[in-house]
Amino acid sequence: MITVEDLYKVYHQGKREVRALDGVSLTVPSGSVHGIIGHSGAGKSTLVRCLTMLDRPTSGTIEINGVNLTSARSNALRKARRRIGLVFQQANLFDSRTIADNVGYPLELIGVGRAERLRKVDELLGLVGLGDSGAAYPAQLSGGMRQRVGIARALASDPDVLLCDEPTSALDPRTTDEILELISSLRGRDGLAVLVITHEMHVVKSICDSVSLLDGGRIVESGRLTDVVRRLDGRLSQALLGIPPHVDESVVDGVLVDVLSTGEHATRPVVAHTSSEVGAPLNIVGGSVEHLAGTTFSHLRIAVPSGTDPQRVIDSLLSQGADARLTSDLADPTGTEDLA
Ligand SMILES: Nc1ncnc2c1ncn2[C@@H]1O[C@H](COP(=O)(O)OP(=O)(O)OP(=O)(O)O)[C@@H](O)[C@H]1O
Repeated sequence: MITVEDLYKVYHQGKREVRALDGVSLTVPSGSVHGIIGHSGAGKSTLVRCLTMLDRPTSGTIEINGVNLTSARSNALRKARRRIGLVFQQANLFDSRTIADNVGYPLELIGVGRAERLRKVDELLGLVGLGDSGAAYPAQLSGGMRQRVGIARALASDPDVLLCDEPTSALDPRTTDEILELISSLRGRDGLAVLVITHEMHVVKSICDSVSLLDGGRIVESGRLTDVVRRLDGRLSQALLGIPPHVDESVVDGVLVDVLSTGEHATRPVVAHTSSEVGAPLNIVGGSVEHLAGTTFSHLRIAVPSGTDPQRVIDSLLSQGADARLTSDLADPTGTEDLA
Protein backbone atom coordinates (compact mmCIF):
# COMPACT_ATOMS: atom_id res chain seq x y z
CA MET A 1 0.00 0.00 0.00
CA ILE A 2 1.22 3.48 -0.80
CA THR A 3 -0.02 6.50 1.10
CA VAL A 4 0.76 10.01 -0.02
CA GLU A 5 -0.19 12.84 2.29
CA ASP A 6 -0.25 16.53 1.55
CA LEU A 7 2.59 16.41 -0.95
CA TYR A 8 3.93 19.77 -2.14
CA LYS A 9 6.63 20.46 -4.69
CA VAL A 10 7.43 24.09 -5.25
CA TYR A 11 9.85 25.20 -7.96
CA HIS A 12 11.30 28.68 -8.16
CA GLN A 13 11.73 30.29 -11.54
CA GLY A 14 13.39 33.59 -10.74
CA LYS A 15 10.89 35.33 -8.51
CA ARG A 16 8.05 33.14 -9.68
CA GLU A 17 6.88 30.24 -7.55
CA VAL A 18 5.50 27.19 -9.39
CA ARG A 19 3.49 24.79 -7.25
CA ALA A 20 3.92 21.69 -9.39
CA LEU A 21 2.29 19.64 -6.61
CA ASP A 22 -0.13 21.53 -4.43
CA GLY A 23 -1.17 19.25 -1.57
CA VAL A 24 -1.57 15.84 -3.22
CA SER A 25 -3.00 13.08 -1.03
CA LEU A 26 -3.84 9.60 -2.21
CA THR A 27 -3.88 6.00 -1.06
CA VAL A 28 -3.45 2.93 -3.21
CA PRO A 29 -4.23 -0.23 -1.23
CA SER A 30 -2.35 -3.45 -1.87
CA GLY A 31 -4.02 -5.52 -4.53
CA SER A 32 -5.47 -2.60 -6.45
CA VAL A 33 -4.66 -0.54 -9.53
CA HIS A 34 -5.01 3.25 -9.29
CA GLY A 35 -4.82 5.52 -12.34
CA ILE A 36 -3.75 9.16 -12.39
CA ILE A 37 -4.72 11.27 -15.36
CA GLY A 38 -4.25 14.94 -16.04
CA HIS A 39 -3.57 17.62 -18.65
CA SER A 40 -0.09 18.38 -19.80
CA GLY A 41 1.49 20.44 -17.02
CA ALA A 42 -0.85 19.04 -14.34
CA GLY A 43 2.09 17.71 -12.35
CA LYS A 44 2.22 14.03 -13.39
CA SER A 45 5.97 13.90 -14.07
CA THR A 46 6.69 15.83 -10.88
CA LEU A 47 4.58 13.34 -8.96
CA VAL A 48 6.51 10.42 -10.46
CA ARG A 49 9.85 12.08 -9.62
CA CYS A 50 8.72 12.80 -6.06
CA LEU A 51 7.25 9.33 -5.46
CA THR A 52 10.56 7.80 -6.50
CA MET A 53 12.39 10.45 -4.47
CA LEU A 54 14.47 11.36 -7.52
CA ASP A 55 13.23 14.82 -6.67
CA ARG A 56 12.64 15.64 -3.01
CA PRO A 57 9.16 16.94 -2.27
CA THR A 58 9.07 20.37 -0.63
CA SER A 59 6.83 18.91 2.10
CA GLY A 60 4.43 16.07 2.76
CA THR A 61 4.91 12.36 3.28
CA ILE A 62 5.09 9.23 1.16
CA GLU A 63 4.69 5.94 3.00
CA ILE A 64 4.95 2.47 1.57
CA ASN A 65 3.55 -0.24 3.83
CA GLY A 66 4.27 2.02 6.78
CA VAL A 67 7.84 2.92 5.75
CA ASN A 68 8.30 6.67 5.38
CA LEU A 69 10.29 7.48 2.24
CA THR A 70 10.30 11.21 2.80
CA SER A 71 12.18 11.08 6.08
CA ALA A 72 14.69 8.41 4.98
CA ARG A 73 18.27 9.40 4.21
CA SER A 74 21.19 7.85 2.27
CA ASN A 75 21.31 4.07 2.82
CA ALA A 76 17.83 3.86 4.29
CA LEU A 77 16.50 5.86 1.34
CA ARG A 78 18.25 3.63 -1.19
CA LYS A 79 16.66 0.61 0.48
CA ALA A 80 13.25 2.27 0.73
CA ARG A 81 13.36 3.17 -2.97
CA ARG A 82 13.49 -0.52 -3.84
CA ARG A 83 9.96 -0.75 -2.52
CA ILE A 84 8.88 0.95 -5.76
CA GLY A 85 9.30 -0.84 -9.10
CA LEU A 86 9.30 1.48 -12.09
CA VAL A 87 7.90 0.90 -15.56
CA PHE A 88 8.34 3.64 -18.15
CA GLN A 89 7.02 4.27 -21.65
CA GLN A 90 10.17 2.64 -23.07
CA ALA A 91 11.91 -0.17 -21.23
CA ASN A 92 15.42 1.32 -21.82
CA LEU A 93 17.19 -2.01 -21.78
CA PHE A 94 20.93 -2.57 -22.03
CA ASP A 95 21.38 -3.64 -25.66
CA SER A 96 24.59 -5.54 -24.94
CA ARG A 97 23.04 -7.66 -22.17
CA THR A 98 20.77 -10.65 -22.63
CA ILE A 99 17.16 -10.40 -21.53
CA ALA A 100 17.97 -12.50 -18.45
CA ASP A 101 20.87 -10.21 -17.54
CA ASN A 102 18.69 -7.13 -17.99
CA VAL A 103 16.07 -8.52 -15.61
CA GLY A 104 18.75 -9.60 -13.14
CA TYR A 105 20.53 -6.25 -13.22
CA PRO A 106 18.79 -4.70 -10.15
CA LEU A 107 19.63 -7.86 -8.19
CA GLU A 108 23.26 -7.67 -9.31
CA LEU A 109 23.38 -4.09 -8.04
CA ILE A 110 22.36 -5.12 -4.55
CA GLY A 111 24.75 -8.07 -4.48
CA VAL A 112 22.34 -11.00 -4.84
CA GLY A 113 24.35 -14.17 -5.61
CA ARG A 114 24.30 -15.74 -9.08
CA ALA A 115 22.26 -18.83 -8.21
CA GLU A 116 19.53 -16.84 -6.48
CA ARG A 117 19.58 -14.31 -9.32
CA LEU A 118 19.09 -16.98 -11.97
CA ARG A 119 16.24 -18.52 -9.99
CA LYS A 120 14.51 -15.16 -9.61
CA VAL A 121 15.05 -14.16 -13.25
CA ASP A 122 13.60 -17.47 -14.42
CA GLU A 123 10.53 -16.97 -12.27
CA LEU A 124 10.02 -13.39 -13.49
CA LEU A 125 10.49 -14.21 -17.16
CA GLY A 126 7.91 -16.97 -16.76
CA LEU A 127 5.57 -14.54 -15.06
CA VAL A 128 5.70 -12.04 -17.95
CA GLY A 129 5.40 -14.77 -20.60
CA LEU A 130 9.02 -14.69 -21.79
CA GLY A 131 10.21 -17.97 -20.29
CA ASP A 132 11.99 -18.91 -23.55
CA SER A 133 13.63 -15.57 -24.26
CA GLY A 134 16.21 -15.25 -21.50
CA ALA A 135 19.17 -15.76 -23.82
CA ALA A 136 17.91 -13.30 -26.47
CA TYR A 137 19.07 -9.71 -26.81
CA PRO A 138 16.76 -6.66 -26.74
CA ALA A 139 17.20 -6.01 -30.48
CA GLN A 140 15.59 -9.39 -31.19
CA LEU A 141 12.39 -8.51 -29.32
CA SER A 142 9.26 -6.58 -30.30
CA GLY A 143 8.25 -3.40 -28.43
CA GLY A 144 5.68 -5.33 -26.42
CA MET A 145 8.21 -8.00 -25.46
CA ARG A 146 10.72 -5.32 -24.41
CA GLN A 147 8.04 -3.78 -22.22
CA ARG A 148 7.46 -7.20 -20.64
CA VAL A 149 11.18 -7.33 -19.87
CA GLY A 150 10.89 -3.86 -18.31
CA ILE A 151 8.04 -5.09 -16.11
CA ALA A 152 9.99 -8.20 -15.06
CA ARG A 153 13.00 -6.01 -14.20
CA ALA A 154 10.76 -3.66 -12.17
CA LEU A 155 9.56 -6.64 -10.14
CA ALA A 156 13.04 -8.05 -9.51
CA SER A 157 13.50 -6.42 -6.12
CA ASP A 158 10.05 -7.58 -4.93
CA PRO A 159 8.62 -4.06 -4.69
CA ASP A 160 5.45 -3.25 -2.75
CA VAL A 161 4.40 -0.71 -5.37
CA LEU A 162 4.63 -0.86 -9.15
CA LEU A 163 4.68 2.68 -10.57
CA CYS A 164 3.91 2.67 -14.29
CA ASP A 165 4.51 5.95 -16.10
CA GLU A 166 2.66 5.91 -19.46
CA PRO A 167 3.40 2.17 -19.79
CA THR A 168 1.57 1.67 -23.10
CA SER A 169 1.91 5.04 -24.85
CA ALA A 170 4.51 3.69 -27.28
CA LEU A 171 2.62 0.50 -28.15
CA ASP A 172 0.05 -0.42 -30.80
CA PRO A 173 -3.52 -1.17 -29.64
CA ARG A 174 -3.18 -4.96 -29.58
CA THR A 175 0.11 -4.93 -27.72
CA THR A 176 -1.33 -2.28 -25.39
CA ASP A 177 -4.10 -4.68 -24.40
CA GLU A 178 -1.63 -7.53 -23.83
CA ILE A 179 0.53 -5.34 -21.58
CA LEU A 180 -2.53 -4.04 -19.72
CA GLU A 181 -3.66 -7.60 -19.12
CA LEU A 182 -0.23 -8.38 -17.70
CA ILE A 183 -0.19 -5.32 -15.43
CA SER A 184 -3.73 -6.10 -14.29
CA SER A 185 -2.75 -9.67 -13.44
CA LEU A 186 0.02 -8.38 -11.14
CA ARG A 187 -2.31 -6.65 -8.70
CA GLY A 188 -2.21 -8.47 -5.45
CA ARG A 189 0.98 -10.39 -6.30
CA ASP A 190 2.52 -10.50 -2.84
CA GLY A 191 0.37 -7.51 -1.89
CA LEU A 192 1.50 -5.34 -4.79
CA ALA A 193 -0.19 -1.95 -5.25
CA VAL A 194 -0.11 -0.59 -8.82
CA LEU A 195 -0.10 3.11 -9.68
CA VAL A 196 -0.50 3.99 -13.37
CA ILE A 197 0.14 7.49 -14.69
CA THR A 198 -1.54 7.78 -18.06
CA HIS A 199 -3.28 10.07 -20.50
CA GLU A 200 -5.15 7.17 -22.11
CA MET A 201 -8.75 6.71 -20.99
CA HIS A 202 -8.56 3.19 -22.41
CA VAL A 203 -5.95 2.33 -19.77
CA VAL A 204 -8.15 3.65 -16.98
CA LYS A 205 -11.23 1.84 -18.29
CA SER A 206 -9.38 -1.44 -18.81
CA ILE A 207 -7.43 -1.96 -15.60
CA CYS A 208 -7.98 0.70 -12.94
CA ASP A 209 -10.01 0.03 -9.81
CA SER A 210 -9.82 3.70 -8.88
CA VAL A 211 -8.73 6.90 -10.55
CA SER A 212 -7.66 10.45 -9.71
CA LEU A 213 -7.73 13.54 -11.88
CA LEU A 214 -4.70 15.77 -11.34
CA ASP A 215 -5.10 19.42 -12.31
CA GLY A 216 -2.81 22.29 -11.43
CA GLY A 217 -0.89 20.09 -8.99
CA ARG A 218 -4.06 19.12 -7.11
CA ILE A 219 -6.22 16.05 -7.16
CA VAL A 220 -9.55 17.55 -8.10
CA GLU A 221 -11.55 14.32 -8.46
CA SER A 222 -10.84 10.86 -7.16
CA GLY A 223 -12.65 7.65 -6.39
CA ARG A 224 -13.48 4.12 -7.42
CA LEU A 225 -13.93 3.90 -11.17
CA THR A 226 -17.52 2.73 -10.85
CA ASP A 227 -18.27 5.67 -8.51
CA VAL A 228 -16.64 8.48 -10.50
CA VAL A 229 -18.42 7.53 -13.72
CA ARG A 230 -21.78 7.70 -11.91
CA ARG A 231 -21.28 11.43 -11.31
CA LEU A 232 -22.89 12.61 -14.52
CA ASP A 233 -21.44 16.10 -14.17
CA GLY A 234 -17.98 14.97 -13.09
CA ARG A 235 -15.04 15.62 -15.39
CA LEU A 236 -13.90 12.03 -15.06
CA SER A 237 -17.36 10.73 -15.90
CA GLN A 238 -17.50 12.96 -18.96
CA ALA A 239 -14.02 11.90 -20.01
CA LEU A 240 -14.67 8.19 -19.47
CA LEU A 241 -18.25 8.03 -20.75
CA GLY A 242 -18.35 11.19 -22.82
CA ILE A 243 -20.59 11.46 -25.85
CA PRO A 244 -18.93 12.87 -28.92
CA PRO A 245 -21.38 15.08 -30.84
CA HIS A 246 -22.93 12.73 -33.42
CA VAL A 247 -25.28 15.31 -34.86
CA ASP A 248 -25.15 19.05 -35.16
CA GLU A 249 -26.88 19.64 -31.85
CA SER A 250 -27.52 23.27 -32.67
CA VAL A 251 -30.15 22.19 -35.22
CA VAL A 252 -31.96 19.87 -32.82
CA ASP A 253 -35.45 21.15 -32.15
CA GLY A 254 -35.97 21.36 -28.39
CA VAL A 255 -33.73 20.80 -25.39
CA LEU A 256 -31.04 18.19 -24.84
CA VAL A 257 -30.98 15.99 -21.73
CA ASP A 258 -28.22 13.58 -20.66
CA VAL A 259 -29.28 10.29 -19.10
CA LEU A 260 -27.02 7.93 -17.21
CA SER A 261 -28.28 4.47 -16.26
CA THR A 262 -26.10 1.92 -14.52
CA GLY A 263 -26.18 -1.76 -13.76
CA GLU A 264 -29.56 -3.38 -14.32
CA HIS A 265 -31.11 0.04 -15.05
CA ALA A 266 -28.86 0.23 -18.12
CA THR A 267 -30.64 -2.79 -19.60
CA ARG A 268 -34.13 -1.30 -19.23
CA PRO A 269 -35.91 0.82 -21.83
CA VAL A 270 -35.97 3.89 -19.59
CA VAL A 271 -36.15 6.42 -22.43
CA ALA A 272 -39.01 4.55 -24.15
CA HIS A 273 -40.86 4.38 -20.85
CA THR A 274 -40.39 8.12 -20.22
CA SER A 275 -41.41 8.84 -23.78
CA SER A 276 -44.80 7.18 -23.28
CA GLU A 277 -45.17 8.63 -19.78
CA VAL A 278 -44.76 12.23 -20.98
CA GLY A 279 -46.49 11.54 -24.30
CA ALA A 280 -43.69 12.89 -26.49
CA PRO A 281 -41.18 11.30 -28.89
CA LEU A 282 -37.70 11.48 -27.37
CA ASN A 283 -35.00 11.23 -29.97
CA ILE A 284 -31.66 9.69 -28.95
CA VAL A 285 -28.99 11.88 -30.57
CA GLY A 286 -25.89 10.32 -29.03
CA GLY A 287 -24.77 7.66 -26.65
CA SER A 288 -22.10 5.44 -25.24
CA VAL A 289 -22.40 2.14 -23.43
CA GLU A 290 -19.43 0.85 -21.45
CA HIS A 291 -18.80 -2.17 -19.29
CA LEU A 292 -16.48 -1.08 -16.50
CA ALA A 293 -15.40 -3.30 -13.63
CA GLY A 294 -18.31 -5.64 -14.29
CA THR A 295 -20.97 -2.91 -14.40
CA THR A 296 -22.78 -1.58 -17.46
CA PHE A 297 -23.02 2.19 -17.89
CA SER A 298 -25.35 3.64 -20.49
CA HIS A 299 -24.97 7.34 -21.19
CA LEU A 300 -27.53 8.70 -23.64
CA ARG A 301 -28.25 12.17 -24.93
CA ILE A 302 -31.86 12.76 -25.88
CA ALA A 303 -33.70 15.61 -27.55
CA VAL A 304 -36.87 16.73 -25.78
CA PRO A 305 -39.10 18.41 -28.41
CA SER A 306 -40.19 21.96 -27.83
CA GLY A 307 -43.62 21.99 -26.23
CA THR A 308 -42.59 19.25 -23.76
CA ASP A 309 -41.39 20.34 -20.33
CA PRO A 310 -37.83 18.93 -19.96
CA GLN A 311 -38.28 18.86 -16.18
CA ARG A 312 -41.12 16.32 -16.57
CA VAL A 313 -38.79 14.19 -18.68
CA ILE A 314 -36.01 14.49 -16.11
CA ASP A 315 -38.36 13.63 -13.23
CA SER A 316 -39.64 10.57 -15.07
CA LEU A 317 -36.10 9.37 -15.77
CA LEU A 318 -35.06 9.96 -12.15
CA SER A 319 -38.08 7.99 -10.92
CA GLN A 320 -36.79 5.00 -12.93
CA GLY A 321 -33.43 5.06 -11.18
CA ALA A 322 -31.51 6.87 -13.90
CA ASP A 323 -29.62 10.12 -13.44
CA ALA A 324 -30.70 12.89 -15.80
CA ARG A 325 -29.62 16.50 -16.31
CA LEU A 326 -30.00 19.22 -18.87
CA THR A 327 -26.99 18.84 -21.16
CA SER A 328 -26.43 22.58 -20.95
CA ASP A 329 -25.85 22.19 -17.18
CA LEU A 330 -22.95 19.79 -17.68
CA ALA A 331 -19.42 21.14 -17.39
CA ASP A 332 -18.12 19.40 -20.52
CA PRO A 333 -21.06 18.01 -22.47
CA THR A 334 -18.94 16.93 -25.42
CA GLY A 335 -16.72 14.82 -23.19
CA THR A 336 -13.83 15.92 -25.34
CA GLU A 337 -11.85 17.66 -22.63
CA ASP A 338 -8.28 16.68 -23.30
CA LEU A 339 -7.00 15.13 -20.10
CA ALA A 340 -3.69 14.16 -21.66
N1 LIG B 1 12.31 21.79 -12.72
C1 LIG B 1 11.28 22.63 -12.82
N2 LIG B 1 11.43 23.95 -12.60
C2 LIG B 1 10.39 24.79 -12.68
N3 LIG B 1 9.11 24.41 -12.98
C3 LIG B 1 8.90 23.12 -13.22
C4 LIG B 1 9.96 22.15 -13.14
N4 LIG B 1 9.43 20.93 -13.42
C5 LIG B 1 8.12 21.13 -13.66
N5 LIG B 1 7.79 22.43 -13.53
C6 LIG B 1 6.45 23.01 -13.69
O1 LIG B 1 5.57 22.27 -12.86
C7 LIG B 1 4.31 22.08 -13.51
C8 LIG B 1 4.03 20.60 -13.62
O2 LIG B 1 4.92 20.02 -14.55
P1 LIG B 1 4.98 18.45 -14.89
O3 LIG B 1 6.08 18.25 -15.87
O4 LIG B 1 5.04 17.69 -13.63
O5 LIG B 1 3.56 18.22 -15.60
P2 LIG B 1 3.04 16.94 -16.42
O6 LIG B 1 1.63 16.71 -15.98
O7 LIG B 1 3.98 15.82 -16.27
O8 LIG B 1 3.06 17.45 -17.90
P3 LIG B 1 3.43 16.61 -19.25
O9 LIG B 1 2.34 15.60 -19.43
O10 LIG B 1 3.43 17.66 -20.30
O11 LIG B 1 4.78 16.00 -19.01
C9 LIG B 1 4.41 22.78 -14.85
O12 LIG B 1 3.87 24.08 -14.69
C10 LIG B 1 5.91 22.86 -15.09
O13 LIG B 1 6.22 24.00 -15.88
